Amino acid sequence: MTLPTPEEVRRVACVGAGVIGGGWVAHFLARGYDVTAWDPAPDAEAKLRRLVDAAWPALTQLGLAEGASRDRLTVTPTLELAVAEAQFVQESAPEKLDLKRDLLARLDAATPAGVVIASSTSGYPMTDMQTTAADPSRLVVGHPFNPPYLIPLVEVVGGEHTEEAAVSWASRFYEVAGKSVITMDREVPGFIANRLQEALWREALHMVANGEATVRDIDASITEGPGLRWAVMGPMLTFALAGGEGGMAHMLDHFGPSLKAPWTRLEAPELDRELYDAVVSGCDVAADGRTIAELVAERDRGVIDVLRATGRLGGKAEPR
Ligand SMILES: NC(=O)C1=CN([C@@H]2O[C@H](COP(=O)(O)OP(=O)(O)OC[C@H]3O[C@@H](n4cnc5c(N)ncnc54)[C@H](O)[C@@H]3O)[C@@H](O)[C@H]2O)C=CC1
Ligand SMILES: C[N+](C)(C)CC(=O)CC(=O)[O-]
Repeated sequence: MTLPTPEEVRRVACVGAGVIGGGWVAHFLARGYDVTAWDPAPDAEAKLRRLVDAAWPALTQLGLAEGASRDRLTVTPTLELAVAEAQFVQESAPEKLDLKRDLLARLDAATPAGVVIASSTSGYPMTDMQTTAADPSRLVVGHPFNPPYLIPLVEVVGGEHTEEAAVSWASRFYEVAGKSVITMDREVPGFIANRLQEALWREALHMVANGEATVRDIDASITEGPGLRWAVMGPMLTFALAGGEGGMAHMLDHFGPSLKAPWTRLEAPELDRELYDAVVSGCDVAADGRTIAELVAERDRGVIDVLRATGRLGGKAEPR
């Protein structure tokens, strides 16, 4: 098989079809690709089709690529069939290191030579996952954000044994497929965005554990506060504006000394039963009777509104 350029890809395989794999399937279908999917769970196909159906109204609102159709999804009975003719593979299996190692080796054995295989891992360095694959040179991380059919960002990075060409091929492919890509030139656990999210998340858990804030307060503190700015400008430029006409330099002179104040506890809290229950029941209170499906629909509508309001959405998606 001759290897396609990123622009020539027509057939994508998604392996693991839960929240993220299913989200990738919906994204690639909406962009007009033929998608094959495999997942070992007995009820996987029904769940996947439900997820794609739930995402389709949002995707239709965003604008489907020419020829995009849910009929272009084939769920295969084996992993080998899913990847046999794939021109790109996205792995989204559970976040367990041994499982990822074995699965990536199996995918490498079954996928046509040279085809790039990306893992959705939330934080494992590819170097740790590519240890048992016969050809680790084509294995990359392509870390998405939930839901991959709406949140543009993908973080791309290779491992010690990944060829640079595979990393740049993957980055270009994701761009062609409508994603917004950050390509990292070195491995950092958690990549960029999850390191940032994790810092916030640890602090939030400490506050719940100590009874300093409710789950609801924490969510409102972001959605009614900094979250509104972050959709427009990241934390750096946002803070540069806190320095007025003096910009970031004045901001650092003025507020830099408070960085040493004990505002944060970056050690992870103990996720004991009490904290676990407080977070879970706090989320039930915050959901206020809304089901997960209702929350997903509400989130999707909101993200589309934000993308539209910030000029990141045109009318129809460009056909590939
Ligand atoms: N949930 C999230 O917000 C995000 C998750 N990720 C990453 O995406 C990956 C998948 O996570 P989720 O979709 O959340 O998990 P999930 O639990 O929703 O889905 C995992 C799917 O993998 C299937 N599976 C189990 N063993 C498998 C195997 N050996 N081979 C292939 N599939 C297998 C399961 O049946 C299930 O459908 C993980 O690496 C995770 O870190 C990345 C970004 C965000
Ligand atoms: C919770 N998470 C670590 C799996 C989140 C991600 O990896 C990215 C996201 O969607 O926020």
